[in-house]
Amino acid sequence: MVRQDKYSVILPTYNERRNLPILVYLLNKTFTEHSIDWEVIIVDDNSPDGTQEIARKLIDIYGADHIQLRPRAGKLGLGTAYVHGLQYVTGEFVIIMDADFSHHPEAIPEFIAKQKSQNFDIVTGTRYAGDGGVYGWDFKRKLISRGANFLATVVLRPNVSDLTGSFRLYKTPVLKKIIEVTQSKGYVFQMEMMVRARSLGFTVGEVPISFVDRLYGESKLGGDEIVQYAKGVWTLFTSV
Ligand SMILES: Nc1nc2c(ncn2[C@@H]2O[C@H](COP(=O)(O)OP(=O)(O)O[C@H]3O[C@H](CO)[C@@H](O)[C@H](O)[C@@H]3O)[C@@H](O)[C@H]2O)c(=O)[nH]1
Repeated sequence: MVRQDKYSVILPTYNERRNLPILVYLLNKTFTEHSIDWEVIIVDDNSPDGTQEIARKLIDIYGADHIQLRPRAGKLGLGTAYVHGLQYVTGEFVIIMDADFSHHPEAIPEFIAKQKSQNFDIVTGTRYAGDGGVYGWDFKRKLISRGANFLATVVLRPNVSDLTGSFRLYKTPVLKKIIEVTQSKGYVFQMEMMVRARSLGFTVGEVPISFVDRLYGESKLGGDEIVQYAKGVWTLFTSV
């Protein structure tokens, strides 16, 4: 059953043993300070570093009404991790974010205030507008991100400034509708979601965010994801 005014955070994890406890601590702190009902749904893809063992300890600490562990058998990709997590959501709103501190919980109250200000269907974090920014990436990674956004912006003419970011808040039924028509499985998923949101007529607000590269662990972005992204832009261009 969906609980009004409750926020469900879906956290996809792959080898996030070191990041997860501090992140959940800060999520609890942020939500508690703002008297907001919350839960975290951890979708772990059988991480070899023992992320699930940590997740189970977090359930003991914060309680099963606040933390759910919804594992999968193997590394199946970022896009499908959100789809998997969504089926367990009990909140009126869903927040998706990285589990490596690229996205900081302290920005969440601003997402919530933005959503409430105009009853937006979606609020998306943007690194490429206002005082948003990226910190800690090398030149190559910055180029990939800028290039990916530029390509999709020119080809698909979206109504948001950061198509590939993944710090977002959705009304739960809105996310369910978008996911029904979204086909991508990897990182390209984020871009397709925004294009589908526009086609379905959903309203999107933006919040500038500082994206800070992870201190612990490694990015899972590989050459294959970049190829999939370019294919995804083309598929959307020819079909939407
Ligand atoms: N369950 C699961 N989680 C995954 C997988 N791949 C990555 N993750 C998790 O997804 C989050 C982001 O993964 P990273 O690999 O650290 O992402 P990144 O390279 O920093 O990319 C970020 O920036 C991109 C835009 O430039 C975003 O598109 C991407 O979503 C992410 O925010 C982390 O919590 C990571 O553990 C997977 O196959 N399965």
